[in-house]
Amino acid sequence: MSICSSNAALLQRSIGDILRQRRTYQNSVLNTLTARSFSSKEDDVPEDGKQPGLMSTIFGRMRGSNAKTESQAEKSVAKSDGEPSENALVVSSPERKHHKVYVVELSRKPLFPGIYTPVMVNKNEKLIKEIMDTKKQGAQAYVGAFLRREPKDATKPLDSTTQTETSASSSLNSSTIDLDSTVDPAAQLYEIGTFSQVHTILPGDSADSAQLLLLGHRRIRRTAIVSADPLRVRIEHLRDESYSNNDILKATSMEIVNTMRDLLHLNPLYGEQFRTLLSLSGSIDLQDMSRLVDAAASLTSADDAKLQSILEEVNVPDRASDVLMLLKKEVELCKLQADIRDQVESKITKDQRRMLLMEQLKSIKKELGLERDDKSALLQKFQERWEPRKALAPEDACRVVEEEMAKLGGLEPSSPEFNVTRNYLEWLTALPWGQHSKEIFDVAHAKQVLDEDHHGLEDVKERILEFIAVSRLRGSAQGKILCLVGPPGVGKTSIGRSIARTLHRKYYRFSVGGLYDVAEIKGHRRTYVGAMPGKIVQCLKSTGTSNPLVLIDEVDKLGRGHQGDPASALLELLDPEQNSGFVDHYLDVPVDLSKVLFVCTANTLDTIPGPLLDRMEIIRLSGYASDEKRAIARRYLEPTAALEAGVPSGAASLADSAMELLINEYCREAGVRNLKKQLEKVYRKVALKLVKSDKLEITPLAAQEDQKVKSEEASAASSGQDVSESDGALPNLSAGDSSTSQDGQSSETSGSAPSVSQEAEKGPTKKSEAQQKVSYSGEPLLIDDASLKDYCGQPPFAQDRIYVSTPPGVVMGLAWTSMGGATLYVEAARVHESEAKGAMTTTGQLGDVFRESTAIAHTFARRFLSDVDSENKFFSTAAVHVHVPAGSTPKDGPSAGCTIVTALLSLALNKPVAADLAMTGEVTLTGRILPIGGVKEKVLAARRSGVKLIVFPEANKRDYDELSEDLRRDLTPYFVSHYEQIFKLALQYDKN
Ligand SMILES: Nc1ncnc2c1ncn2[C@@H]1O[C@H](COP(=O)(O)OP(=O)(O)OP(=O)(O)O)[C@@H](O)[C@H]1O
Repeated sequence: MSICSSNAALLQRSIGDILRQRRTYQNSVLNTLTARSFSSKEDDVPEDGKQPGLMSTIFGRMRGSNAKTESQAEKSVAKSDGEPSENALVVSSPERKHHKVYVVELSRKPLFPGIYTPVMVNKNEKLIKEIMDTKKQGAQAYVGAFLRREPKDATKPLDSTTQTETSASSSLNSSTIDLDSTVDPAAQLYEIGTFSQVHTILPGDSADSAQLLLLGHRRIRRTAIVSADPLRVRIEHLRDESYSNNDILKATSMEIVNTMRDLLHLNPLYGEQFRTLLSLSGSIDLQDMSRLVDAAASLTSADDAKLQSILEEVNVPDRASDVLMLLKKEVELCKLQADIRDQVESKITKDQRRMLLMEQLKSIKKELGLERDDKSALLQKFQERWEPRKALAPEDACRVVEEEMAKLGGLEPSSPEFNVTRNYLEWLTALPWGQHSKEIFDVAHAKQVLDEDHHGLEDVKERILEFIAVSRLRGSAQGKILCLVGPPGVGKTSIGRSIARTLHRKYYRFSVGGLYDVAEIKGHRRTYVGAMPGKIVQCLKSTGTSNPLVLIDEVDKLGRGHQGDPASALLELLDPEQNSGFVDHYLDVPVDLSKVLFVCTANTLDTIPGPLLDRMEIIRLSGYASDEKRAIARRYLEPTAALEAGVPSGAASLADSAMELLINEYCREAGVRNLKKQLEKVYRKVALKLVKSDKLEITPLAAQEDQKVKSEEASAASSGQDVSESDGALPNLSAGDSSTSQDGQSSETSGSAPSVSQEAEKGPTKKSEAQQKVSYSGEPLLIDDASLKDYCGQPPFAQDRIYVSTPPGVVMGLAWTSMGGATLYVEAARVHESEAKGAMTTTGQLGDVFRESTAIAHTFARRFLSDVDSENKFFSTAAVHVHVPAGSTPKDGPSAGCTIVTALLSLALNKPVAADLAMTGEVTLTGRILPIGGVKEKVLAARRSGVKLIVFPEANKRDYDELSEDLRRDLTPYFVSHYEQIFKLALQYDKN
């Protein structure tokens, strides 16, 4: 048998007539209840403080007017048993008459006494027939409604009491089935159920199904099975245990009523349930605690097992407190539900309100003629933008723009294609087709600008002036790609910016270091979502001219992608032969880049692809000597650092000795970036000291003074000194820029983030100056060599000189890296008691070429030793180990050849090399010394390490002679063509 509860609709249908009869009255009751529940607390609690006033009144009214008490119901039994009445809702049934009942299975929720529930009976034709027959005879039909157990409890064996009763009853009735039998047809049902009256039976779709409307009467326990099909059981009627109506119980009942009222207030759905309950039950007697508790339990949504345990509870006070707990939980659940509902509703209302307002705004604007619809406004914007550009734009671009505008006109604004076309037109109409900034090829002006911006770099400046002179004669500066090569921090990027200033071109910088995606240069195809043009088209848009100076930084660190080769894309971009018709993937229209001046920067030429290098004009920048660093620091870096830290002029200064120490002990690298950082650090600390002292006076600028500064700034900006681009670039405040202002052109534009930060180097200070005036009345702070470490910490470990005097087997060499020149040591040691005689091991992250040089040096040293000292059998008897510190730095190149030979011979002869001697030069197997690169860098490195004697290949004499007098001062160079000369200098010094 399968029986299930149907939904509320079914319930309503089957009891519609009963509801109609009572609707009016219950509505008035509920209205009273709801009105009271919305009223203030004072209203709810009577003046004497006794809570139950309200509910007693309500239920009292209900009881008085409509409800039938149990005794009244009992009175109607006799009548109903014989003569059923339509209005007799609760029909009492004498217990003695009903010891056996047919079982109706409840699939969810037990049925509580006094409560109606609809039940669907399926596949149980016999049961339906029995009930129908009883009804037809005009008698009331009663059944036992038992809840089906959860599957896990279903197999629970009958408890011993039941079994005992069963065996006892079996003797009374021979037709009773013994529950000890292995098959128990009621095993899946709980033992305690409800004796119920079948109020209505509606036939179902088939003969074996029907809908029943059951009304619970009282609790029963099944004791034995009478028949299996239809299932009929013997029952005993359960009565509540007697209880005294004490204060606790009263309070509990009041709380139950209050909680029910809360539920009603929180969730209208409970109102509906409650209404149904009242409609069907007629009344809930507040004095009848058992009924009240059962009614309350039937309202909750607790799980079946919990409700069943309440049904099984015959102790009314215990049942009441359990039910109260369930009701409280229900209230919490309702509150949570209300919170969630509120959140969702408020969000929806907000969105709807916004949408509504937007729509209203749109229609108001339209009405007032302030805005036409999006599409026509957009088309007009493009048209206005394109009109002035049209005349100078190439034919292809004109055709494409017109086609795209026509296409846009026919597209739905909500379609994805609309946005693609719109973005495309945004780019096409924003490019500076054929618009140029006026160039100045004035050599005197260029020299002045270059000198203002940079100290020294004479040869570099000379090359730039030559370039400008040629451009002047040819009438244009195109056709050349300049490449500035040198160690970091020597001013390559800032020279690039100065060139833009001298030529009066707009400036755009982007870095290609680590770039591996061709799309960065050539753009994405328009078919991709979020497609963008490449960097160069972005540059044209942001500079607004077709002839900017584009600085391509870190061109030696160009990555290599798996999809396309960025170097080839860069070549196409830079090559003057090809770039007049450069086609960006996104634009798909040729763009003329022949007027763009490209300047690249690199630390080394080795990694620049050959074809690219071929098209570049290389300008080398070497590292700075101490004197140059000092001059740069004094003239540029120190004033800038003080200004940026907000230190008033004259409040602090760095003594010469401190500057010397800073340059020689803290900032030994080739460039001046680290020196700049250290000076900034010093002045930041100075700023802190000044602020801590009480000698500082900070006065905000007076309004008119402020105004004056602002107007000065404004005039400076209009004359090109202070350019702030719409793309977020910060203003550039390079000193002495006034000469670039003649035609009101701004000379610099920044388009990429790194350049923004560089532009910002000098920018913010002027603004902070404009807001307040800072004056210092104390003694000026003088930072000398003794106090320098308070500002910069201890000098970093001087790696260049790890030996004060070199032991036998150790020789100082000179190296050249992309970071500038450096001194390095070659160490050779005998491997103690080694079996491998004459072998050599090398360590120190040596590259292939370096390792080959050590092999050559070893072979040559063996032969040379036998020539100079035939008795010495060192190389044939001992294994040697050659190491080049520092072990973590990769080293390569052939120029350490002569240094390795000298280290091996020094070890073999057990004689240290002459003090203060450093050497560089490639050695061949026959001992010839070949030229090397980076002479200037190596000389600088030797000077930094305090070396006095340098050995250079003869072929490098020319390079050395070209060095400035300052660099060569205090150095003794030896130019050698064969190793023998080095041997004499390094190891036979006492013979001279
Ligand atoms: N000769 C110089 N005169 C004045 N300032 C200089 C000079 N050389 C470098 N500087 C300053 O040093 C700082 C670092 O220079 P820059 O950024 O141009 O170095 P870079 O050679 O481009 O380095 P990288 O290779 O790391 O990009 C800048 O503030 C620059 O103004």
